[in-house]
Amino acid sequence: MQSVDDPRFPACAGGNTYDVLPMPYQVGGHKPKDASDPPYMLRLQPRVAPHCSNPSSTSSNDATPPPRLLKVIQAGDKGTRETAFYHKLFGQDGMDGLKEDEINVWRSLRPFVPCYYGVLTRSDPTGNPRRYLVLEDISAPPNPGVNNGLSHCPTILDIKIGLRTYAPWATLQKQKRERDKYIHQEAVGFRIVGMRVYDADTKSYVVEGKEYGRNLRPEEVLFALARFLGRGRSLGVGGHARNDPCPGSLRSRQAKDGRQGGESERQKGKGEACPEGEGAVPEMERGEQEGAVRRLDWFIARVAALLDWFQGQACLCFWSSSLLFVDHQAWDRAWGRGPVSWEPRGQGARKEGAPPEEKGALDVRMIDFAHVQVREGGDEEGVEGGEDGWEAGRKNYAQGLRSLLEHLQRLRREATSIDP
Ligand SMILES: Nc1ncnc2c1ncn2[C@@H]1O[C@H](COP(=O)(O)OP(=O)(O)OP(=O)(O)O)[C@@H](O)[C@H]1O
Ligand SMILES: O=P(O)(O)O[C@@H]1[C@H](O)[C@H](O)[C@@H](OP(=O)(O)O)[C@H](OP(=O)(O)O)[C@H]1O
Repeated sequence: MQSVDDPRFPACAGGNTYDVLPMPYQVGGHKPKDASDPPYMLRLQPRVAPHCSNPSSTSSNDATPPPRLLKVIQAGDKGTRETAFYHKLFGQDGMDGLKEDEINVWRSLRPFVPCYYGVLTRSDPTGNPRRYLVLEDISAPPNPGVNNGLSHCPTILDIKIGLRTYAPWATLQKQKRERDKYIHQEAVGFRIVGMRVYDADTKSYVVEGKEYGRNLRPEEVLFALARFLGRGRSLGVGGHARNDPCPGSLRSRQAKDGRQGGESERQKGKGEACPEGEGAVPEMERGEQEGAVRRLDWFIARVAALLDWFQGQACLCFWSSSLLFVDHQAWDRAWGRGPVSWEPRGQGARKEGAPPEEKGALDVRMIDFAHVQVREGGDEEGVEGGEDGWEAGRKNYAQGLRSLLEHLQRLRREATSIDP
């Protein structure tokens, strides 16, 4: 059984034009507990269908529709809340009853959130129906079909925002579970829940799971962000490049705690990945550093724009929501070089040296809305979690986002003050 409940889902009439595949790049979030547990995330990969037009394509020679992400709708209130949020944000009729200024608030949030294409129901291996949100897959190659010769190898970072990561309506047990996850959550204001960094030297990924972020001390967070911005190479900032090549790793922690070094778990996705050997995060060369600073500028501008949007509205609050950062790198197979930024080809308007955003090489979006708090109809109506919860939510998200912005800005200052 496979059906799409929403007519806006971009399928061609008269046939199934997508294959359902494992999601290649899931860095955070729920994962199957064992082989019998069906996947939470899947990729809907289009079959090449020249007669099928791509609604988001800007290029006439790009006939391949982009892949979509299927995210399972979680049981109970979390799934209902997230589905209702996406439906309202992207639904044609979802904004009925909102005032004009509220509609504007919702609409201006859209560029910060993956597009939503409806709900898809499909059978799990035991024949039971499972419902999925169909979302824009922001880790998929932008403009597929025009990049022959480039292998797409995105670097991805998932950051959970907030001084605390539980909603006002969370049970006491849930509050404790969340508080125990990261003792520095309130001080830092966010935590890294996963990271996937493409390593140009080995042409493979270094994967950091949730334990990595939970082990970072506040003074180590900058270095962890620099690993993402530097594509696995050190920007030479944060004071850890030489004496601690991989803060947050099991080995690093054990060394600090005076214990024996542990086994490195590179690429097992267990959160302890760290290249072998001291100084294993190589420092950047000058040209590479300029690219990293340009990427940093782009991300800083986007996070600042999101903070502006958040502070300029009073309709929505986000608990335990993430920002997903993507750096769309590629490996040029023909020339054997990389990583290079993903550049949509065959588009005459693209200039050499244009900033990365013009090339669609970078992305950052909000994800995970299982604990979104919505206020409708102005001040006179109540809000779930109560007034105190609402006020706490505004502070929680804004301060978390501001702290992330300040970390990125500090990274930029430090990166540009280094002697060549
Ligand atoms: N729109 C998207 N495009 C690409 N990848 C995505 C998208 N949404 C989610 N992902 C991937 O899936 C991971 C988990 O996403 P998400 O946080 O939404 O899941 P979750 O199971 O609800 O998380 P949690 O366990 O924190 O509640 C992300 O880290 C990212 O790798
Ligand atoms: O980081 P982990 O260990 O994977 O933990 C999960 C993750 O933090 C989820 O964000 C959380 O769901 P929500 O915050 O969305 O509730 C879930 O909570 P749960 O155990 O209450 O389901 C955790 O199990």
